[in-house]
Amino acid sequence: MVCSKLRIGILHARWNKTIIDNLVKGAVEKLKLLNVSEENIIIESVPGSFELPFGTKKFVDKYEKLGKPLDAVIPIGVLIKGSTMHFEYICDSVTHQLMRLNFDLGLPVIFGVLTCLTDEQAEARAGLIEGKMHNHGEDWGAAAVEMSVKFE
Ligand SMILES: O=Nc1c(NC[C@H](O)[C@H](O)[C@H](O)CO)[nH]c(=O)[nH]c1=O
Repeated sequence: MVCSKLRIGILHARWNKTIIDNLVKGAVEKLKLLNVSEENIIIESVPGSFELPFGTKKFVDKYEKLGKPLDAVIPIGVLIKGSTMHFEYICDSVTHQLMRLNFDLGLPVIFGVLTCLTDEQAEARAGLIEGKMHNHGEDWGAAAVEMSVKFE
């Protein structure tokens, strides 16, 4: 399939907005660089990362019903460790459920969740710290395109 015909969904959580916004920006820019049309990049949001698995299923089903099926979806979230075990439980459950959705939905569900111990780790992985790491959103955009067309 030609990349310009691909329809890619991005579903992002709204916690840690500054970091999220840069990750989404990185994913969108990479998708456009790979010739995905801007009108075929569909962006919606959910409250937090815990809502990403169920939100992803509802998101995919919605566009299926609209007759505009997605070719891949990139759930994006930023989880940062606090002083309780809340972080560990959400990271573990969200990761497993997003992995499962690849098989349940039969389309690429890219793992776009940062699970970081500090704000700085997350900022670096969103390309927000000069000279430190790169914007991981770009990697997720590239993975979404590759997995959409691979094995066709
Ligand atoms: O607590 N920290 C975080 C968080 N908590 C909210 C959770 O995902 C969910 O939205 C609520 O529990 C309501 O279900 N959500 C994040 O995306 N990142 C965090 O770092």
